[in-house]
Amino acid sequence: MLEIQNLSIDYRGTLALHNVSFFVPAGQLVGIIGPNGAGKSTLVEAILNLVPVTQGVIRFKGISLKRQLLKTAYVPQRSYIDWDYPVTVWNVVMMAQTVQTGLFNKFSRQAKHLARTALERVGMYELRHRPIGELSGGQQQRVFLARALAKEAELLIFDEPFTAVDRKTEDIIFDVFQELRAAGKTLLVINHDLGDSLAIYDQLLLLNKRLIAQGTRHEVVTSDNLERAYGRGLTRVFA
Ligand SMILES: Nc1ncnc2c1ncn2[C@@H]1O[C@H](COP(=O)(O)OP(=O)(O)OP(=O)(O)O)[C@@H](O)[C@H]1O
Repeated sequence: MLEIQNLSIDYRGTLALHNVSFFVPAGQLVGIIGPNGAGKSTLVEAILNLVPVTQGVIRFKGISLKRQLLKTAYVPQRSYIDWDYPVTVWNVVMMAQTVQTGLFNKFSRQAKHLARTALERVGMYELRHRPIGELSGGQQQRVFLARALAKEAELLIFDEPFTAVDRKTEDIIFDVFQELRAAGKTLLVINHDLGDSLAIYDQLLLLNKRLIAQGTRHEVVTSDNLERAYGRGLTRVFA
């Protein structure tokens, strides 16, 4: 399980997160919601050790997560990825394995097997020789999902995986999330949309610098909480 205690992140004077604490048991699919600038990306970047933690503790299964980052996989927002980078679908997925096998080692049979299985799972094995820049947005998202699967991580983090993808991709991502959850993995998903898409999560974290609420959709998406996070205006629509 993932345990965050009193986490604060200060970007040289800009307070991005203040004293955030929560606990996520294994086998849960958790949605992270909150307005622009609420600190959602900062939270996942801190968990992945991509930004320095000003204060606080991040533990996974009782041990500092920093010491076991190989157990994590991250699928960033599509807009953060350089799609012009000349790399094939196959190599994107195999890159996840280089950390384990060492860059100059021949890829092991096991690593290739994992990459193939993952690409087949998301329906992208046939297109493995394609440069990623030639794929549709949904196909690109599925390749990065395969990359996370091939890593066999225990904690998987996704930044807006459902944004601007086709229906087929949406269904595949949803099904894979359910499988990972059933396999006891922990999944954190940044979700921009406040509508029906929230129904898939076991629990939600509502952020605005602080943790405003944590719990089921019913417990979190209340007019009171939304007003605290977003200000007036949204509450009539969603709560
Ligand atoms: N590298 C950085 N340097 C300085 N300030 C930053 C940096 N990254 C984020 N911030 C600031 O930290 C705060 C939280 O930003 P963050 O991107 O984590 O929010 P977010 O909830 O992910 O927003 P969005 O929904 O717009 O992606 C904002 O005030 C932002 O301007």
